[in-house]
Amino acid sequence: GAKWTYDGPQGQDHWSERYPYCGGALQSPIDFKSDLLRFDPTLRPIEVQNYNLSPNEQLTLGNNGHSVQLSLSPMMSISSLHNQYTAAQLHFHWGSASRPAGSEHTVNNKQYAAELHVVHYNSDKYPNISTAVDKSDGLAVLGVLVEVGMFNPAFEHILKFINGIKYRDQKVKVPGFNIRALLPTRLDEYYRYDGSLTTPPCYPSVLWTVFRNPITISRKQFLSLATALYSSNAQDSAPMPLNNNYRKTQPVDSRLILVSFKE
Ligand SMILES: NS(=O)(=O)c1c(F)c(F)c(S(=O)(=O)CCO)c(N[C@H]2CCCc3ccccc32)c1F
Ligand SMILES: [Zn+2]
Repeated sequence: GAKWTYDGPQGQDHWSERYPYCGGALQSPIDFKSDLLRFDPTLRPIEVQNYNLSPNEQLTLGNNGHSVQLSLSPMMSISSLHNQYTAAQLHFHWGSASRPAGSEHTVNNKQYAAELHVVHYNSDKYPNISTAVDKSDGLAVLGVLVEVGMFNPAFEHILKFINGIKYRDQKVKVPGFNIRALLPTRLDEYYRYDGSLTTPPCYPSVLWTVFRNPITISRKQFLSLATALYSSNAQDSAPMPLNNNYRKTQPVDSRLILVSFKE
């Protein structure tokens, strides 16, 4: 991947020097501040298709130096939006062992331990994610807030392989599992707004849906995620831990933040 980081000389305060959109409008993530929310009765429950992958399906789990990412089956999609959005990959953002606060979106400035993003592209209009990634109607990302609490069995389908991708550009094949189990129970309660990729090149191309209800993972599971990975590659003499890989919240400006739920 490119040479940007979350901190330091190539950190997020410098992204716009090399990636102009990062300093532009419609940036993500944002804070969901109560008095900016507007209930929209037309927001329908999110419906996903084919998220229950067979264990015979092989997925690629990788460390791309910025996150842990899992490739997804092109059979997976969101069917409840105006266009069909086909799944491409999922990845996480998290804090660190000493500070379990690494979500990108925040709720009244409360930052959760981590955040899961399931990235989809508009397959009605574009042949693949590379052509969709810089189009205003190109992407739809499902965001799930993650807090430390009960053990999460679904999360183990990823965590149990994490020591195979400790270093940048390492990849392993993992069996498919029910990706729906990584989402909260209720897909009818969510925040909705127009935003961007939260990493360079920060294209303003994302229809964001962030579910109201967090999922939980245990403290042990969180520590495993927060301490297992490095953003440097295996042969680097100075290993760089991969953590705090979240972008700070961005100005909402005149954007509407819609919610599918009351109170
Ligand atoms: N938070 S976020 O905005 O959802 C988000 C990330 F934070 C994130 F790290 C990634 S990345 O892992 O690809 C590393 C940097 O692009 C992505 N990739 C997306 C958009 C870029 C092109 C592409 C191509 C194939 C599959 C996924 C993607 C990303 F969308
Ligand atoms: Zn993300």
